[in-house]
Amino acid sequence: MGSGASSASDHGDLPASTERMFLEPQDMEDADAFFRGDTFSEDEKLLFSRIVGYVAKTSLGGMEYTMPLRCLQAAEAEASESRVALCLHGFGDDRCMALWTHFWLPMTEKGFHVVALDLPGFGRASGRPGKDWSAVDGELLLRLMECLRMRDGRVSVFAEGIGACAFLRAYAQDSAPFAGHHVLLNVQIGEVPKGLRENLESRGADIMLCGCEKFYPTQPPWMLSGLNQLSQLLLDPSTMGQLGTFVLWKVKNADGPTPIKSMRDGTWWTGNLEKTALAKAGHALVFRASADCFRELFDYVAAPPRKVIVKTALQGPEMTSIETGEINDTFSVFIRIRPLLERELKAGSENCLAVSDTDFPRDPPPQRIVVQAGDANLKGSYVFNRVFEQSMSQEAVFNSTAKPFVQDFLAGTNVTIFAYGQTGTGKTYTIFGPAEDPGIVTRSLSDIFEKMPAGKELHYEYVQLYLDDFKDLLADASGLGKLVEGKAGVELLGLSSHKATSASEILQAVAKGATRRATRAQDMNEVSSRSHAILMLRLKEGDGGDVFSSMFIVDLAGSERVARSGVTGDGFTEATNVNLSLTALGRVVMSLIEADITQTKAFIPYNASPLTMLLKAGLGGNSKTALVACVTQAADSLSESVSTLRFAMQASHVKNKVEQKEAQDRADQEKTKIAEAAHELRLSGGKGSVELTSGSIEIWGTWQSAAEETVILLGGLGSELEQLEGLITALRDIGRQVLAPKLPGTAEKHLDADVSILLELLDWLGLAKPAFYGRDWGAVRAVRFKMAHPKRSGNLVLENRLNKMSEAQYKAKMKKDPNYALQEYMGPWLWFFDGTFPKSLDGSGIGNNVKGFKGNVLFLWPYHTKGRHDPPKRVTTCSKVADVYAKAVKTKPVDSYLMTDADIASRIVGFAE
Ligand SMILES: Nc1ncnc2c1ncn2[C@@H]1O[C@H](COP(=O)(O)OP(=O)(O)OP(=O)(O)O)[C@@H](O)[C@H]1O
Repeated sequence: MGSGASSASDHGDLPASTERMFLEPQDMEDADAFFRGDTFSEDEKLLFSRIVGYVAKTSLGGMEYTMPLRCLQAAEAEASESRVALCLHGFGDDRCMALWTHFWLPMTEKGFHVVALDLPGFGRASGRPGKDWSAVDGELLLRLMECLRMRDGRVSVFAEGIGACAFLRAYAQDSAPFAGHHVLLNVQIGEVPKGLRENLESRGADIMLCGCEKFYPTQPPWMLSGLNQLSQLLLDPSTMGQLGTFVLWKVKNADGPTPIKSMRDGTWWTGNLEKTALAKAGHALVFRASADCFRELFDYVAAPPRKVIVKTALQGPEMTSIETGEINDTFSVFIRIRPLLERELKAGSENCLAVSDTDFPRDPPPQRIVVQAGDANLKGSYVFNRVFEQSMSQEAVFNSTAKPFVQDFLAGTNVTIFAYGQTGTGKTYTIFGPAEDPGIVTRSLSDIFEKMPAGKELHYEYVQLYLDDFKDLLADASGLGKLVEGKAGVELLGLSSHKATSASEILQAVAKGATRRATRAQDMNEVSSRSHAILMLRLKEGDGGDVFSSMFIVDLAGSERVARSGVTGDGFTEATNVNLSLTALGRVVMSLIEADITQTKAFIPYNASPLTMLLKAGLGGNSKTALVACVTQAADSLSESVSTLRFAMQASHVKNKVEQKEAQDRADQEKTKIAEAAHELRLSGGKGSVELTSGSIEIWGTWQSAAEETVILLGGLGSELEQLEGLITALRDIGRQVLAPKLPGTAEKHLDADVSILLELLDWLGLAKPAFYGRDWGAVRAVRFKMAHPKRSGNLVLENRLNKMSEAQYKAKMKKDPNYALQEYMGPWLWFFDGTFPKSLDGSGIGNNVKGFKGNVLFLWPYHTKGRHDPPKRVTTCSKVADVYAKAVKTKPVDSYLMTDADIASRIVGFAE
């Protein structure tokens, strides 16, 4: 805390004054008092010695406001210039700006300036809470940011309670100063401010909404209603997961068992009352977070903003893929309209969906569904493979959707069929149906048993996903292990698998299993499935041999508007959870579309939810997929029906990569042959060596077996493995097997020898096709290897690390060598141009070295000018040079200037998928 006053002039260019707000330096508290209770580590105390204090003054609406402010310059000031962590607290005079103090150290380590503001009404700025500040708090925040010159998308917010409301109100007014990701905790808002959604959409921003288990039940109804509004806005499945996510955790030492299993546990993040002089009352609520929590929050906040794909983030494509003229045989989308129920007829619901055939030259022709609504926002028309009107029978639905898939399944192709839609729209009816008029499952099973080829067996598994927990619906025991990717697609360890001799045997088991499924009566459906249910059929070679193909039939839980369906308590948690998993589904769909539109290998967030992990093959993977989206004709459900139609429209653009059985078998055989020749690698403390014919190779990393997905890291010519240590650790931390060999080459002429050694190393290890990361000259090695042995190299991540530097480092380089500026960006990358500098920056003149290069490349390049980070989208010499080099390997560059090793590790993993 330092001794005595700090003045604005001590503090470089941070504080400033404007006409609307003035900053005055403030005497800081006495250090001993601040550390009373000794809850801070030595590192934190050292950091706090750099705190400077101000009082921000302004007048608004005839009132004078005086707000204490604390600022902390980031430890690595040069890296921090573009980012600010703005900490805001909730109300109560025992909870002022001390709240986030334990976050300040990791914030500065991540390169953020920390600014903590004591807004009026919350803590000691006002003395007492109670007054309604909602008319001014947003404006006060905006004035502060203007005063601190935070006007260009730099500010990430960490806010609690009413502080979060101030942020939401400020953001709804003017989102320009704010960055793309924000963390809000236990928001206490009565009404979601107008403009919030539009601003989030147009800026491609999102919010991580956090809450602790016991917070919600204790809030007054008006606040719960505001919170519902907010969570629905952020988690509305029709927004395809683009606006936010929700994290709930269990309060530590809470009494009694909790019905909620899906949450992070109580040590993930805690809030304790601690003594500190920063609070008026001498004690304050202070947050502490586990290492996992810190990592999760900072990975999220520090990630680049989401790309706004087309027009606005949420719109994505505005037509289904069929309407754009594409034939997408790997992902078919069907709509089923359910007849009006008695409840709806009584309520006088009208028919508002009209269906007609199109003249598209396909047999049967795709159909158009038209939404007839008074509200212009809901009006629209969409073309899908088929639209089943309410009069269509179960048989007709089966014949168009699942029947062709049964053929594919029996011929060795993986297939996925899933029903999606608002709660009560007929998903369970479509998938299972009543005994007297059965649905897709019964009809598929009859077909399968009728046509099953000789020598094959059918095995089945039935699993429920409820609140992120899997449950075996065919066994009493619980405790299922993690999801793994086997030959047959995704498998769940510990799940009971049963050999079937007849369709009726499976149906009986499934009926029994259905009684174990989590359901709840609510206003929209008397027996609502609150869980996702997945029936997995596996066709195997005789006598329990290998899996030939898999068929997943999925009855998703319904999305719901909590306010409408009238759920509270656990029901609210369930609904939030269901919506969260469906938004994760949407996010995967949008990422797949983005990757397709931009022709890049974008990170696909499959691991955001167990649901998307389980359905990975069906969404962009090795499976043919049919989505049956269920809607109702009822006018009072129109906005939900439109959400479902829009989801279906987006999903129609997903392209799966269905592998032909023979090709897949050949690849598997090849892989097995390589694996059989493997040696055992022993690493001690993450280090070891391998004896190859060419000599001994030093190797660092982690190793379990050749069956694990592996990333090979390649450093530069003669560089030491220490330089890759950060990335090795970051990859290890996210559970990826990683190996960094020290190749002996010290000059370009050794390139081919290094490539041969690498191939021998992969053979020795039994690695068939690992992913590669190459840094600087290591990138050249990776490209050369990929060109020489395309079948032995997975995707490539190439990074220019050599030119990543701060302003100070740049100046130092220039001082040492005044010609440095001219040599920038040359180095190893010139190899792409056969060693000469590119003659122009239009991408022509690519050399023989990379001619004919094929493969997926993620190209990381630090965008800066003289060590200062370039603003996004600005065209600079740096960005032009990056474009040229990236073009040589047929991709577009990605700005890596602000990326940490953890960021790069998660990019590598996403890209390796
Ligand atoms: N095509 C249909 N014909 C006749 N009745 C139907 C049809 N589709 C659904 N229903 C009836 O509508 C009600 C709701 O259907 P269902 O339980 O299948 O909805 P759901 O989408 O699975 O709901 P949830 O997501 O809440 O589980 C049930 O009473 C069901 O019998």
